[in-house]
Amino acid sequence: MAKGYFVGRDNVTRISRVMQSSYIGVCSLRTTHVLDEFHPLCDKVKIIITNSFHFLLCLLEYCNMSSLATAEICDTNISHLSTGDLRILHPVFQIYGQSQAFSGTIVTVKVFEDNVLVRELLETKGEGRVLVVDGGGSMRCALVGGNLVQLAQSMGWSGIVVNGCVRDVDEINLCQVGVRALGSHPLRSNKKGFGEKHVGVYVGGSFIRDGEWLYADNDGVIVSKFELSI
Ligand SMILES: O=C([O-])CC(=O)C(=O)O
Ligand SMILES: [Mg+2]
Repeated sequence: MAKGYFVGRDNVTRISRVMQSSYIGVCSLRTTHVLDEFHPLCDKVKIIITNSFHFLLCLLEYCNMSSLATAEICDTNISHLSTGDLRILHPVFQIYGQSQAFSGTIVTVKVFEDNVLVRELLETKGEGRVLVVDGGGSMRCALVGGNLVQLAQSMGWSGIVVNGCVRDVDEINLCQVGVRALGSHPLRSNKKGFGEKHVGVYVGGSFIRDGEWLYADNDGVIVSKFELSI
């Protein structure tokens, strides 16, 4: 699915960004006048017209995106990047799963070649949160597979970021959960239950705390000390 981009009633300036990409534009009825500007792009940009009351619903339903684009977050939060309140993870992650853009409060788990604690956390209600699994960057087995991602989906997790590998990639890619991992590996992990939940982890070159916020899309992954608003 193409990456979505919202053009709201007060966001006409964002049209230029839409024109430079293959994003989907979502217009509220109050912005139908901007359709003229979209017209030459119609084969490239899908336009969904809705009233302003329902635009957010349509945004999520049709565009399958988080409410904030990571590029936009960076452009508008330079000062927070310099203080470290906002951190951009190194671009080391592969993208899996249907949900190409996702965000949520972070739950952390630190393991090494053992995914018992990962399952334990995914068995709890996700409530739109994102599980960050620090697997120490191991390239020797998979910490998450199709069953665990299906579990995450049914429990309401919005995403899983793995500093390590996944497997059952074809199954994961059918799930409506955003998944990021260093790569894929066919071997399953140990099942001894070693590791720590809710501890600070070092993933993608950044220190990440349980309870911080994560925003991911096709451009990258950002962690914020605070929830970012539209
Ligand atoms: O069982 C595992 O260790 C990982 C896996 O394959 C799955 O979640 O489907
Ligand atoms: Mg499996």
